[in-house]
Amino acid sequence: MSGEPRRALAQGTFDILHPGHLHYLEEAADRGEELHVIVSRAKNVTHKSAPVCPDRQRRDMVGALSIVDEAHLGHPEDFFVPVREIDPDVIVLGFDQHHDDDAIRTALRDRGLDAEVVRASAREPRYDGELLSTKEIVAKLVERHG
Ligand SMILES: Cc1cc2nc3c(=O)[nH]c(=O)nc-3n(C[C@H](O)[C@H](O)[C@H](O)COP(=O)(O)O)c2cc1C
Ligand SMILES: Nc1ncnc2c1ncn2[C@@H]1O[C@H](COP(=O)(O)OP(=O)(O)OP(=O)(O)O)[C@@H](O)[C@H]1O
Repeated sequence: MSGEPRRALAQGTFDILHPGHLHYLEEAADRGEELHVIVSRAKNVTHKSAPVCPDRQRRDMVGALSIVDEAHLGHPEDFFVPVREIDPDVIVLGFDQHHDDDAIRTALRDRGLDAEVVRASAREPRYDGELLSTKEIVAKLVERHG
C-alpha cells in the first residue's frame, strides 16, 4: 500500500455542461478518492463538431465542480503525457466514448502505466425535455434562435 489516495481519471469535451456530464463524473468520482479530469483540446475533437467554448473555459467549468479535484487541459498531441503525470489507478471511459478499451489497456501496458480501464453507465432523462447531450442543447438553441 502506497498510502496515496486512489485516483480516478475521467475525460471528455464538456462543451456546455449538462446532467449527463454530472452523472459520468459522479460515477468516476465513486471509483476513487480523488477525481482528475482531462478536458480535450478543441483541435483533438475530430469525431464531432468542434466545441463552442474555448479550451480554458471548459477546463475551468469542470474544475469548479465540487466532485472534481483537478481538471487538466489535455496534451495537444500525446494523450499519455497527462495520464503519466496524473498516474491514475482507474481510467473511467464514458458509456459512448469511441475509444477502444483494449487498445487503451495495451497502450498503458506498453508505457509501463498501471491503471484499470472501466466504462461508466448512461444516464436516461428523468423528466420530459431534460437535455442530456451538448448536441441536443445546441440543436434547441438553433431551433429557437438560429
Ligand atoms: C486516457 C485518455 C487520455 C486522453 N488525453 C487527452 C489529451 O491529453 N488531450 C486531448 O486533447 N484529448 C485527450 N483525450 C481525449 C478526450 O478527452 C476525449 O475522450 C475525446 O475528445 C472524446 O470526447 P467526448 O467523449 O467528449 O466525445 C484522452 C482520452 C482518453 C481516453
Ligand atoms: N446522458 C449521458 N449519460 C452518461 N454519460 C454522459 C451523458 N452525456 C455525456 N456523457 C459523458 O460525458 C463525457 C463527456 O461527454 P461529451 O463532452 O462528449 O458530451 P456530450 O454531451 O455527449 O456531447 P455531444 O452531444 O456533442 O456528443 C463522455 O464520457 C460522455 O460519455
